[in-house]
Amino acid sequence: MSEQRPGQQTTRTLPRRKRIALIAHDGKKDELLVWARRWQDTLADHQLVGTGTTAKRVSKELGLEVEGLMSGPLGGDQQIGARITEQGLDLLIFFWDPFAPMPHDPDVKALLRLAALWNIPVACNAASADFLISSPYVGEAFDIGIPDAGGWVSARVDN
Ligand SMILES: O=C(CO)COP(=O)(O)O
Repeated sequence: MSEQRPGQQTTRTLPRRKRIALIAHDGKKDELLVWARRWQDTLADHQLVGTGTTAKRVSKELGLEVEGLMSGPLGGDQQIGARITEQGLDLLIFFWDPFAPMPHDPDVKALLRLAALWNIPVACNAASADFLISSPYVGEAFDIGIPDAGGWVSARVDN
């Protein structure tokens, strides 16, 4: 039996103006707001998207334009995951709460799995988000390796 993982990689170029997802669980929202305020000028140069409540708070309290998707418990994490799968997201800032089990934990796990699979840069707390957003690569086009989806399907059809 062939190994159940993509055997080939291809390249995707992250654009200069990044599509950045901002997500925080309730216990981490204030922390994300403090972080986003610190990096407000940098974030304003990029295209922001977020789960419903996080997006609304960031746009209301910081005046940044943020596309709001569904709230996380209503499917927002899965929408962000779909953007990743469609190569429509470039960075993920997700302050998930290590102290709070959620009814939608499977969605959170699914989102983090897709981010790992598609090689999306992810930050899960303020320190990692500082490192990520201050990278010189944030402001320029950058090539990442991703699974070759076409090759994966062909291999499964031809074998
Ligand atoms: O639950 C979330 C992520 O798992 C976040 O959703 P909200 O931004 O709507 O609170």
